[in-house]
This record gives sequence, C-alpha cells and structure tokens, in this order.
Amino acid sequence: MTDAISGEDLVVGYGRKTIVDHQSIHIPAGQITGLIGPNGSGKSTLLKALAGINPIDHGHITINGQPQAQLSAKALAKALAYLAQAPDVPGDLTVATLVKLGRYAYHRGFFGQDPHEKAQVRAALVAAKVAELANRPLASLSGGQRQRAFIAMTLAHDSPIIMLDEPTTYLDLTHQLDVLNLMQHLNQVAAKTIIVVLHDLNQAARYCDQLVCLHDGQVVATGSPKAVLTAPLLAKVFQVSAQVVTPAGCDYPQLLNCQTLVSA
Ligand SMILES: Nc1ncnc2c1ncn2[C@@H]1O[C@H](COP(=O)(O)OP(=O)(O)OP(=O)(O)O)[C@@H](O)[C@H]1O
Repeated sequence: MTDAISGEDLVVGYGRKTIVDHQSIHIPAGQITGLIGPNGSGKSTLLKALAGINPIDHGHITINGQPQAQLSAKALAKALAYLAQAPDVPGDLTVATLVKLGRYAYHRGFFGQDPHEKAQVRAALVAAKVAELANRPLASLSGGQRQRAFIAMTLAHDSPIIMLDEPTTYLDLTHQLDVLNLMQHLNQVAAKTIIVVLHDLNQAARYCDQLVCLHDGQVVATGSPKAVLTAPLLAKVFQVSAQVVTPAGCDYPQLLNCQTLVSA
C-alpha cells in the first residue's frame, strides 16, 4: 500500500525540549489512521510536524511521495487540511466567512477568484450540518456548533489528506458519531486519507483502519485496532486494565470493564 505521508527518523520538539525522538510513521493512502496515546504523549506535536506546522529538528517527511520541505505553502495547503485541537480565530467571524477561509489555497490572481468557492462552501456547510448557522458569528455558538463550523472549514479545503486533532472534543455523543460517520463517509466515498487523534479507544477501534500508539514521544505500536489494542498495551501505556472483546458481527475490538491501575 502506498503511503500518503511518511515520516522517517523524526525529531520534533519545542526549543531545546525534544518530544518526539527519532520516530518513524507511515500513513497509508486511502485509509483512516488513528493516533492514540495518553495526554502529553506527543500526538499533536507529531501531527503538526506531518502537517508542516511544527518544524522538525531531524528526519524526513514526504507527502504523496514528495519531500514536504520542497512543497510551497500553497501546494502543502492543497495536499492536506489540518484542523487544530483548539483553533484560535476572532469570535466576530461568521461561520460562512470561516468556511470560505478553507478555500484560500485555491484563490487565483490579484482578486483571488476561486471558481468553485460557492459550491464547495455550500457543500461543506451542509455536510458538517452548519448551513443554518452560516450567518452566525463564532462567538455566539456553543462549543459543539463551533467545532462543526471548523470541520466545515476543513471540508471546504477539499484536500486528499485530512488531519483532525481530537475533532470530537466538545461534542455530545450524537454529534461525535456524526463527525466520525462523516469522516468515514469522506474516506469511503471520496477516498480521503484521514489521520485523526482520538482519546476514545472504542471509537478509534471502530472507525480506524490503522492505529499508531504513542507513549512518551515514542511510537510503541502500529497496526490494525485488533493488533494494537491488547491488554498488555493498555496496561503499559494507559495504565488501564480492560477486557478486549470483539463483539458478534463486528470486525473491530471493544474495551469492556476498564479499570485504572494507578490509585488516585
Ligand atoms: N507549544 C509548546 N511549547 C512547549 N511544550 C509544548 C508545546 N506544546 C506541547 N508541548 C509539550 O509537548 C508534550 C507533548 O504534547 P502534545 O500536545 O503533543 O501531546 P498530546 O499527546 O497531543 O496530548 P493531549 O492528549 O493532552 O492533547 C507535552 O509535554 C506538552 O507539554
């Protein structure tokens, strides 16, 4: 299977503090890859490096076979859309304006025309179920509505690779499932490659083809949810004991009876 993204021997950190230390990661094209790991294990740091947001101190990243370092900002923006964990934008921006910003990589010429803008923005608003909020300023929305507006912006990008850092944060269960189903739909129908950071391991197992598990900045497991979510890994990395079962009719594992192994 070809890689949409590969990162070899990556070192990423902040100032003198190394977070990801000589690690490699491969993101297969056309699949959903889940990044899992405890708080502070380096998921966002690694994802931002793959997206070209965090500079790397060592190693090599390729996007669709091309060295990331050789891609212009516009070429990188056309190749991938990245949705941050807590995006920071002015609250007086309306949802429609935010979603239009997702099209900036396609603006051409002095006046920045984008012939597909109207249709793509409309489709993104509808897909993320925020069309009725189009004229509302972001500051007036609930956390979940805001999150869906940002997802619409990411969809308007219409890039072959989509990176989502904890896209279900702030969402109630229905809207979490909406986002995950939308992600799956984009993968299955539009062949998007998706990399998603998820904390809910049962959702990760259900929706992802591959999981990459980080622990203290190290990639400690890569493979199918069944291969990665084992009782020993859950104990070592998450300090949780759990039964790992494959429910009847499912081809993915689920965790039951989770108990923490560390006392409060
Ligand atoms: N801008 C920053 N400057 C300095 N250190 C940072 C910065 N961002 C993150 N870190 C540190 O890097 C480490 C990894 O953080 P990161 O956000 O990548 O982890 P994560 O696995 O995504 O965590 P979470 O699940 O809590 O979001 C943490 O120790 C964090 O404090």
